[in-house]
Amino acid sequence: MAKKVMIQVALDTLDPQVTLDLAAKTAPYIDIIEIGTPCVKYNGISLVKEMKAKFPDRKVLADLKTMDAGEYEARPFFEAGADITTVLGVAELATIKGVIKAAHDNNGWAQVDMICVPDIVATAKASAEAGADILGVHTGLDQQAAGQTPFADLNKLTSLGLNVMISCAGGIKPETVADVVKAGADIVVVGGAIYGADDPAAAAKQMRELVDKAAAEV
Ligand SMILES: O=C(CO)[C@H](O)[C@H](O)COP(=O)(O)O
Repeated sequence: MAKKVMIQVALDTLDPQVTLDLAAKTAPYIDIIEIGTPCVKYNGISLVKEMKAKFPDRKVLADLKTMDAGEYEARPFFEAGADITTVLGVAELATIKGVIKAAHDNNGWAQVDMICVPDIVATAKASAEAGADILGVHTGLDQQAAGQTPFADLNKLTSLGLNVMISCAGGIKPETVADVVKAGADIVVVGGAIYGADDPAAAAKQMRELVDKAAAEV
Protein backbone atom coordinates (compact mmCIF):
# COMPACT_ATOMS: atom_id res chain seq x y z
CA MET A 1 0.00 0.00 0.00
CA ALA A 2 1.62 3.23 -1.14
CA LYS A 3 2.13 5.86 1.56
CA LYS A 4 -0.18 8.88 1.18
CA VAL A 5 1.96 11.99 0.88
CA MET A 6 0.14 15.30 1.09
CA ILE A 7 0.92 18.33 -1.06
CA GLN A 8 0.71 21.80 0.47
CA VAL A 9 0.63 24.74 -1.91
CA ALA A 10 2.27 27.74 -0.25
CA LEU A 11 0.67 30.98 -1.44
CA ASP A 12 3.10 33.78 -0.63
CA THR A 13 1.28 36.20 -2.89
CA LEU A 14 -0.09 39.41 -1.32
CA ASP A 15 -3.16 40.31 -3.36
CA PRO A 16 -6.14 38.45 -1.83
CA GLN A 17 -7.94 37.85 -5.13
CA VAL A 18 -4.75 36.58 -6.79
CA THR A 19 -4.33 34.25 -3.81
CA LEU A 20 -7.89 32.96 -4.03
CA ASP A 21 -7.56 32.46 -7.79
CA LEU A 22 -4.34 30.46 -7.28
CA ALA A 23 -6.10 28.33 -4.68
CA ALA A 24 -8.95 27.65 -7.12
CA LYS A 25 -6.53 26.65 -9.91
CA THR A 26 -4.49 24.30 -7.71
CA ALA A 27 -7.10 22.89 -5.31
CA PRO A 28 -7.90 19.80 -7.46
CA TYR A 29 -4.33 18.56 -7.07
CA ILE A 30 -3.35 19.53 -3.51
CA ASP A 31 -4.36 18.68 0.05
CA ILE A 32 -3.41 21.77 2.06
CA ILE A 33 -3.76 25.43 1.06
CA GLU A 34 -1.16 27.51 2.86
CA ILE A 35 -1.84 31.19 3.29
CA GLY A 36 1.83 32.14 3.42
CA THR A 37 3.32 34.39 6.06
CA PRO A 38 3.57 37.52 3.88
CA CYS A 39 0.00 36.91 2.70
CA VAL A 40 -1.53 36.34 6.12
CA LYS A 41 0.27 39.39 7.55
CA TYR A 42 -0.96 41.53 4.66
CA ASN A 43 -4.55 40.27 4.58
CA GLY A 44 -5.24 39.05 8.09
CA ILE A 45 -7.84 36.68 9.42
CA SER A 46 -10.51 37.67 6.87
CA LEU A 47 -8.68 35.81 4.11
CA VAL A 48 -8.50 32.69 6.27
CA LYS A 49 -12.28 32.83 6.73
CA GLU A 50 -12.86 33.36 3.00
CA MET A 51 -10.40 30.65 1.98
CA LYS A 52 -12.01 28.02 4.22
CA ALA A 53 -15.49 29.02 3.09
CA LYS A 54 -14.48 28.64 -0.57
CA PHE A 55 -12.51 25.41 -0.07
CA PRO A 56 -14.16 23.50 2.78
CA ASP A 57 -12.77 20.19 1.55
CA ARG A 58 -9.16 21.32 1.74
CA LYS A 59 -7.11 21.90 4.87
CA VAL A 60 -6.21 25.57 5.27
CA LEU A 61 -2.90 26.44 6.91
CA ALA A 62 -2.24 29.94 8.23
CA ASP A 63 1.54 30.31 8.24
CA LEU A 64 1.63 32.58 11.28
CA LYS A 65 5.15 31.65 12.35
CA THR A 66 4.06 32.50 15.90
CA MET A 67 6.94 33.55 18.17
CA ASP A 68 5.12 34.57 21.34
CA ALA A 69 1.68 34.39 23.05
CA GLY A 70 0.98 31.15 21.26
CA GLU A 71 -2.56 30.34 22.33
CA TYR A 72 -3.64 34.02 22.24
CA GLU A 73 -2.36 34.44 18.65
CA ALA A 74 -3.42 31.11 17.18
CA ARG A 75 -6.86 30.53 18.69
CA PRO A 76 -8.71 33.20 16.65
CA PHE A 77 -7.33 31.70 13.44
CA PHE A 78 -8.51 28.20 14.31
CA GLU A 79 -11.91 29.63 15.28
CA ALA A 80 -11.96 31.46 11.91
CA GLY A 81 -11.52 28.18 10.07
CA ALA A 82 -7.80 27.45 9.89
CA ASP A 83 -7.05 23.75 10.17
CA ILE A 84 -3.34 24.28 10.84
CA THR A 85 -1.21 27.14 12.12
CA THR A 86 2.56 27.33 12.51
CA VAL A 87 4.69 28.22 15.49
CA LEU A 88 8.44 28.79 15.34
CA GLY A 89 10.60 26.09 16.87
CA VAL A 90 12.92 28.82 18.19
CA ALA A 91 10.07 30.09 20.39
CA GLU A 92 9.68 29.22 24.08
CA LEU A 93 8.24 25.75 24.67
CA ALA A 94 5.33 27.46 26.47
CA THR A 95 4.52 29.30 23.24
CA ILE A 96 4.61 26.05 21.27
CA LYS A 97 2.36 24.39 23.85
CA GLY A 98 -0.06 27.32 23.61
CA VAL A 99 -0.47 26.86 19.85
CA ILE A 100 -0.90 23.11 20.36
CA LYS A 101 -3.69 23.79 22.88
CA ALA A 102 -5.44 26.22 20.54
CA ALA A 103 -5.17 23.68 17.74
CA HIS A 104 -6.42 20.69 19.68
CA ASP A 105 -9.27 22.67 21.26
CA ASN A 106 -10.48 23.24 17.68
CA ASN A 107 -9.74 19.82 16.14
CA GLY A 108 -6.81 21.38 14.33
CA TRP A 109 -3.14 20.66 13.90
CA ALA A 110 -0.15 22.58 15.23
CA GLN A 111 2.98 22.71 13.09
CA VAL A 112 6.36 23.57 14.57
CA ASP A 113 8.47 25.35 11.94
CA MET A 114 12.13 24.38 12.25
CA ILE A 115 13.41 27.39 10.30
CA CYS A 116 16.67 28.64 11.87
CA VAL A 117 16.41 26.23 14.84
CA PRO A 118 19.95 25.60 16.15
CA ASP A 119 19.32 22.05 17.45
CA ILE A 120 16.43 20.62 15.43
CA VAL A 121 16.70 17.16 16.99
CA ALA A 122 16.22 18.50 20.53
CA THR A 123 13.45 20.85 19.40
CA ALA A 124 11.76 18.09 17.41
CA LYS A 125 11.74 15.73 20.39
CA ALA A 126 10.44 18.42 22.77
CA SER A 127 7.75 19.49 20.29
CA ALA A 128 6.61 15.92 19.68
CA GLU A 129 6.50 15.30 23.43
CA ALA A 130 4.39 18.44 23.81
CA GLY A 131 1.88 17.10 21.28
CA ALA A 132 2.82 18.85 18.06
CA ASP A 133 1.12 17.33 15.02
CA ILE A 134 3.59 18.37 12.32
CA LEU A 135 7.30 19.17 12.38
CA GLY A 136 8.14 21.49 9.50
CA VAL A 137 11.59 21.19 7.98
CA HIS A 138 12.03 24.55 6.31
CA THR A 139 14.71 26.32 4.33
CA GLY A 140 13.42 29.89 4.16
CA LEU A 141 13.40 32.06 1.08
CA ASP A 142 16.47 34.02 2.18
CA GLN A 143 18.30 30.82 3.12
CA GLN A 144 17.50 29.42 -0.33
CA ALA A 145 18.99 32.55 -1.88
CA ALA A 146 22.16 31.72 0.06
CA GLY A 147 22.22 28.26 -1.48
CA GLN A 148 20.80 26.19 1.36
CA THR A 149 18.39 23.22 0.93
CA PRO A 150 16.14 21.31 3.39
CA PHE A 151 17.53 17.83 2.73
CA ALA A 152 20.04 17.52 5.59
CA ASP A 153 17.45 18.56 8.19
CA LEU A 154 14.79 16.37 6.59
CA ASN A 155 16.96 13.29 6.93
CA LYS A 156 17.78 14.17 10.56
CA LEU A 157 14.09 14.38 11.49
CA THR A 158 12.79 11.38 9.54
CA SER A 159 15.47 9.20 11.12
CA LEU A 160 14.12 9.98 14.63
CA GLY A 161 10.98 7.90 14.09
CA LEU A 162 8.82 10.34 16.07
CA ASN A 163 5.03 9.87 16.04
CA VAL A 164 4.40 13.12 14.16
CA MET A 165 3.96 14.16 10.56
CA ILE A 166 6.97 15.73 8.90
CA SER A 167 6.60 18.41 6.26
CA CYS A 168 9.34 19.78 4.06
CA ALA A 169 9.52 23.25 2.53
CA GLY A 170 12.18 25.22 0.78
CA GLY A 171 12.51 25.69 -2.94
CA ILE A 172 11.06 22.28 -3.80
CA LYS A 173 10.81 21.82 -7.58
CA PRO A 174 9.76 19.05 -9.97
CA GLU A 175 13.40 17.96 -10.20
CA THR A 176 13.74 17.51 -6.42
CA VAL A 177 10.28 16.53 -5.15
CA ALA A 178 10.83 12.77 -5.53
CA ASP A 179 13.88 12.97 -3.27
CA VAL A 180 11.77 14.72 -0.60
CA VAL A 181 9.16 11.97 -0.74
CA LYS A 182 11.77 9.20 -0.68
CA ALA A 183 13.44 10.86 2.34
CA GLY A 184 10.20 10.28 4.24
CA ALA A 185 8.26 13.55 4.17
CA ASP A 186 4.54 13.22 4.91
CA ILE A 187 3.77 16.68 3.52
CA VAL A 188 5.57 18.31 0.59
CA VAL A 189 5.30 22.10 0.61
CA VAL A 190 5.60 23.87 -2.73
CA GLY A 191 5.40 27.63 -3.18
CA GLY A 192 7.24 29.40 -5.96
CA ALA A 193 7.39 26.36 -8.22
CA ILE A 194 3.58 26.50 -8.38
CA TYR A 195 2.48 30.11 -7.83
CA GLY A 196 5.37 31.38 -9.98
CA ALA A 197 4.69 28.99 -12.86
CA ASP A 198 3.22 30.20 -16.15
CA ASP A 199 0.41 27.70 -15.59
CA PRO A 200 -0.04 27.07 -11.83
CA ALA A 201 -2.72 24.46 -12.37
CA ALA A 202 -0.44 22.46 -14.66
CA ALA A 203 2.44 22.84 -12.20
CA ALA A 204 0.26 21.56 -9.35
CA LYS A 205 -0.96 18.65 -11.48
CA GLN A 206 2.64 17.74 -12.35
CA MET A 207 3.62 17.87 -8.66
CA ARG A 208 0.69 15.58 -7.78
CA GLU A 209 1.78 13.06 -10.39
CA LEU A 210 5.44 13.19 -9.31
CA VAL A 211 4.60 12.88 -5.60
CA ASP A 212 2.22 9.96 -6.13
CA LYS A 213 4.74 8.18 -8.37
CA ALA A 214 7.53 8.59 -5.82
CA ALA A 215 5.26 7.54 -2.94
CA ALA A 216 4.37 4.35 -4.79
CA GLU A 217 8.07 3.52 -5.01
CA VAL A 218 8.86 4.08 -1.30
O1 LIG B 1 7.24 29.78 4.34
C1 LIG B 1 7.78 30.16 3.32
C2 LIG B 1 8.85 31.19 3.35
O2 LIG B 1 9.13 31.59 4.67
C3 LIG B 1 7.40 29.57 1.97
O3 LIG B 1 5.98 29.46 1.96
C4 LIG B 1 8.02 28.19 1.83
O4 LIG B 1 9.42 28.36 1.77
C5 LIG B 1 7.54 27.47 0.56
O5 LIG B 1 7.79 28.26 -0.56
P1 LIG B 1 8.95 27.86 -1.65
O6 LIG B 1 8.56 26.53 -2.25
O7 LIG B 1 8.89 28.99 -2.68
O8 LIG B 1 10.23 27.80 -0.89
